[in-house]
Amino acid sequence: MSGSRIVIEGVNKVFDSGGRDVVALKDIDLDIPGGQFVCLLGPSGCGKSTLLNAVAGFAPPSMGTITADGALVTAPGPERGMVFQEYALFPWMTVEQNVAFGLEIKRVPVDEIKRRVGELLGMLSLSDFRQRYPKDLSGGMRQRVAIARVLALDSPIMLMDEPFGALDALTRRNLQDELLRLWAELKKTILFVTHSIEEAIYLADRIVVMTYRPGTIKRDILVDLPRMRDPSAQEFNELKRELGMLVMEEQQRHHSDELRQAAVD
Ligand SMILES: Nc1ncnc2c1ncn2[C@@H]1O[C@H](COP(=O)(O)OP(=O)(O)OP(=O)(O)O)[C@@H](O)[C@H]1O
Repeated sequence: MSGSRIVIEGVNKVFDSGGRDVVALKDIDLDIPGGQFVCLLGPSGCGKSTLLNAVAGFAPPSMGTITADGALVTAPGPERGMVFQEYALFPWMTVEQNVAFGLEIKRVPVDEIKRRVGELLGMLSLSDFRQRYPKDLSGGMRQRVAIARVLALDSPIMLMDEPFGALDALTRRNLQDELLRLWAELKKTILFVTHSIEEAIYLADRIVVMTYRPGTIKRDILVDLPRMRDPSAQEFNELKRELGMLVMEEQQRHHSDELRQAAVD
């Protein structure tokens, strides 16, 4: 199934942090067409995960609405698959069983499950590892399994929360390339959280830079560079500099806020 449109309107999220209100998201409006690859970029604490979790339906906004292809998001649903940074695999299941799990829950016929799991394992170069358990896989392999598991459900939306953050640089690049290949083929809508500027430019059609407390949209940039992108190219580096400045401003606000808070405590 190809990508759904996501519409976020007037979204606010306020947390109660020890009797103090923390405005994690304020007045977020975002219209993401079906099939677009969007990166949410910003330093720690600017509300990226809060926004992603709201779209996933894990933590509804305090105000505002989110729709996926016109349907109001009120809870998690199979049309919005999530890939986390920590590899959320079932440790007692093999690779094959982990990928098949969602299909079994949906009561897909056994032959069909076999066919789809086989195809996905092939697509993600996991065929030789099908009988292994997560503990016997590298971090990169586990993340491939997590991606295969979401793809198995054929969700039109993939939500990814720093999925490659814990990987070494080479594995990270391999998985980024793999994800771009799958996205080009399957045309899912992807909402991808990262605090890596280079990762955002390498992957996204569109980069949404967020501000730190309250989390608002600071800049919404279309990345008009042909793929596969070359991080050493001039345009890539110009954009990297521009984004670096935007993110740095927010990082400094985060830092000052931490110092202020430490003085109060
Ligand atoms: N359950 C919660 N209770 C109180 N405050 C929270 C809660 N969850 C998040 N926050 C606060 O909301 C703000 C946004 O947090 P969020 O985790 O969304 O940021 P982030 O940009 O994803 O950061 P990171 O990259 O560190 O995950 C932060 O200031 C955080 O302290």
